[in-house]
Amino acid sequence: MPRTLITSALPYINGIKHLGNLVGSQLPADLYARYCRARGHEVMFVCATDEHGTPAELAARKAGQPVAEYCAEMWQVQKDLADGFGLSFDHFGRSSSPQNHRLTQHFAARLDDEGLIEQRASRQVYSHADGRFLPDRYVEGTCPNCGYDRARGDQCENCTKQLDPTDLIDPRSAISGSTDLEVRETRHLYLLQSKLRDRLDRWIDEQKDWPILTTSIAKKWLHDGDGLQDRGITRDLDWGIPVMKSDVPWPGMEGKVFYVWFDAPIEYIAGTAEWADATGGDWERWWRTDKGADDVRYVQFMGKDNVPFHALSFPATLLGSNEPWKTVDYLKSFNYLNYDGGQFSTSQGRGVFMDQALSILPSDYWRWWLLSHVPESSDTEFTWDNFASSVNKDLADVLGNFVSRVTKFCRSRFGEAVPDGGTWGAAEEALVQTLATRLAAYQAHMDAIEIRKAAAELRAIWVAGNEYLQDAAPWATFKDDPDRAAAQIRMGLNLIRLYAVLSRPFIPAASDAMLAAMGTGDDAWPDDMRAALMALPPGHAFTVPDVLFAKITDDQRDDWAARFSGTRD
Ligand SMILES: Nc1ncnc2c1ncn2[C@@H]1O[C@H](COP(=O)(O)OP(=O)(O)OP(=O)(O)O)[C@@H](O)[C@H]1O
Ligand SMILES: [Zn+2]
Repeated sequence: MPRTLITSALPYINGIKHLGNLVGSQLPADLYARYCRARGHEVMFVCATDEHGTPAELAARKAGQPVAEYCAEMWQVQKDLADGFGLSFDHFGRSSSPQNHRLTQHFAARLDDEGLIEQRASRQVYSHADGRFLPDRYVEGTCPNCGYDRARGDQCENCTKQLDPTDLIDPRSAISGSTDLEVRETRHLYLLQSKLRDRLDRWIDEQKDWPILTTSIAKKWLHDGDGLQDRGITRDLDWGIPVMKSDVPWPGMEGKVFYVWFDAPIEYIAGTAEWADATGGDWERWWRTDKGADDVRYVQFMGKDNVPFHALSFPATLLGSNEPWKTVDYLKSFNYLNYDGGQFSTSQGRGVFMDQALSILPSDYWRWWLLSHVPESSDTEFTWDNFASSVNKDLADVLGNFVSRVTKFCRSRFGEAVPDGGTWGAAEEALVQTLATRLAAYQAHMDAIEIRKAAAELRAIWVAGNEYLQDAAPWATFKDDPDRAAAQIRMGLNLIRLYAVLSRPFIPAASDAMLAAMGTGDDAWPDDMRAALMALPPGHAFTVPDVLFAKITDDQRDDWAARFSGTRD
């Protein structure tokens, strides 16, 4: 049985995620996890909240709560929203877990033993107005690489270059805006990534089938300018994983914590360990190639801004440790989803957030639109017009309408059981062929994680059923040849079951409703299309489901567009 390890970029803890975050990481990861399970893989699907760092501290301060308490509450909020969107994590952990403390401290010790960590006195920005050292991303200024004037001290979001705050031209505090900054000396641990450059380069070259978006970002960071830089992996903060060498104090590092970007990806492993501790499972057979993980295929999902950390920094930790850890096999990255003429923004509260989305429509509407418009080859824009028209066309007119017509017609002419009589003719044989061909294409796209193509193929599979029904016209055939109409409707009911199975990774709730209406728990993936379309035998009872997808009205669309045009506080 193939074994697939899937991780989604960790949602940061400081607020509810917007639809851009969702479609750039957790949702496509869920799609793939569901698909792999349906194809019989043994799947481990891990996600967690990313809880350390200054934004969490500041958010907690704003909420008037101790940071640990704030994070615990926000974890629950994010967990509930993930459940609301049907995200089928095997475990949704926390980067602040004891497991992650231990593993992060372990990796730091290993890297030190390998000669890859150096203690350096560094100059760090201290803000007099704020009374504290400013973490990298809280120093803003002009990028020395491209001249963008709102570059952050950790990274320029314009040119993606990894920066240090002291690289910035005309720096200012992002917390207070103060330019009364002083560079003070403090000691920190540095991970000597430059020593790992050639090894990482070779490792990237071995990854033959990675998306161009992923490898181009990684190569740029490896080779542009002076190449891959050594990286400070500790910070002068209170909240985080204490700097220890395994379980012993690290001289000179008292009172410091690891940098959030060092501990966050390690949480993929620690999250699996949390799962193991909760269930009695074995996490090492997913992560240690000496303990059974050598047949695991590991796939990561993330937005493009996270690529450097996953394609270089995290592999630097794993390879640098010289222990047999599983590294990523396929790194699926996404461009950005923009919102109605601008960008989604958590800090500005701009866009639609996961809680708001669920408050106006069931999750499958969002899942379908987001996945069928996922920003794979370029940035994509969410507009209410496009959302309403796609949902209405694809889900209501094509899929929902098919289910409704077939079940209601059957109930009115034959009753609520699969009708007996008649046999398949040329039209049915042709449909089997069409669907078998389309299914092969659908699988190929899903296997390659080409999500838009997969969505288009799934839609075409729905359309094929509609066209068959339109041509067969059982409502007309019924008058002269009720047996023929029975065979046609039997096909229609079996198509509904087939659609439930194939659509499940995209729209799991509707899929469950369709299976329930068909009175079956048979959700086996169709290995043989002909047999799959005969799975519901004559006499099998079904019910007419409630409306699967109600159409979005123009009034609703305009109302939502107005309601979500501003920012939330
Ligand atoms: N507009 C977007 N479209 C697609 N993916 C996005 C978008 N914004 C963020 N992401 C991705 O969402 C995932 C979770 O991000 P995270 O919780 O760290 O928020 P973030 O990147 O800080 O976003 P924001 O700045 O809007 O809060 C990451 O993989 C990130 O790359
Ligand atoms: Zn720049």
